[in-house]
Amino acid sequence: SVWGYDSDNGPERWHENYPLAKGDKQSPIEINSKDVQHDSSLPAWHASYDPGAAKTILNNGRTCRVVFDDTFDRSVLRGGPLTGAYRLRQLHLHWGSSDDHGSEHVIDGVKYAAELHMVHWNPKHGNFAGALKQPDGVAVVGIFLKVGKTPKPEMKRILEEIDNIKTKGKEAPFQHFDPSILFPKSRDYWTYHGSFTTPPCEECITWILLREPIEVSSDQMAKLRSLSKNGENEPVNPLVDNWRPPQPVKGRIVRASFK
Ligand SMILES: NS(=O)(=O)c1nccs1
Ligand SMILES: [Zn+2]
Repeated sequence: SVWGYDSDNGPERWHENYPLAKGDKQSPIEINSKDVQHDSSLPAWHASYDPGAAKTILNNGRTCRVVFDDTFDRSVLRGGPLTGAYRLRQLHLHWGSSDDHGSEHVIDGVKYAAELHMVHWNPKHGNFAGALKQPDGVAVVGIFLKVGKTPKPEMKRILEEIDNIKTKGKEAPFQHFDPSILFPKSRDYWTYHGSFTTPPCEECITWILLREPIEVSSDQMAKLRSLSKNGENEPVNPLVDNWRPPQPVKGRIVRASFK
């Protein structure tokens, strides 16, 4: 059966059809501050996104994804650990069945309610498919979502669309959206080399994980959990717990831009 997050097709079995899943540079990982190397030479990262590049929002049965026009250098990420400008292609989220878990990366034992990924690719490799085969092919900015009392209003725009994409395969226009409004105040980040957290789990990603989580309300998390894995007119199967657990670090170095 197609891969997913259930007991019969979940992360423990992905390697049966996707051998890369057992590689030695897999993501996510657990980050322990005591093992992190502060690198004072790490530059700041910069995103310059064109709100006009946002196109659609869709439920693909595994996550809620916003897709951007990446046919030219319209919305790009540069700096930080990256060389050159990486094009924004899509953003999506991973979340739990309750507020106490849901993120993929775990920070000093802390699991956040959700984790938002902004996926960019290196145009020097021609196209996204080509970039997947390169160690410097893809850059993902990860933002942690923490349940709190002062929810970030910028998440509202995405959550307002949920009602239009309740079931698998549903898509709706999603335009005039600049995802940089989702960034927290601090630019502090961790970076390490890893993989896609979903099959085929290619090891082509420079991860840039923001230290400061953004806040969402418990109601906003409930909204996200109202998405369904199933298609219209199929038995309801809630889209929750679409996260891969931490994978072996295997000696990799995680660098921090901050002390
Ligand atoms: N969760 S992730 O950002 O590693 C990703 N998987 C597939 C496309 S982007
Ligand atoms: Zn992801």
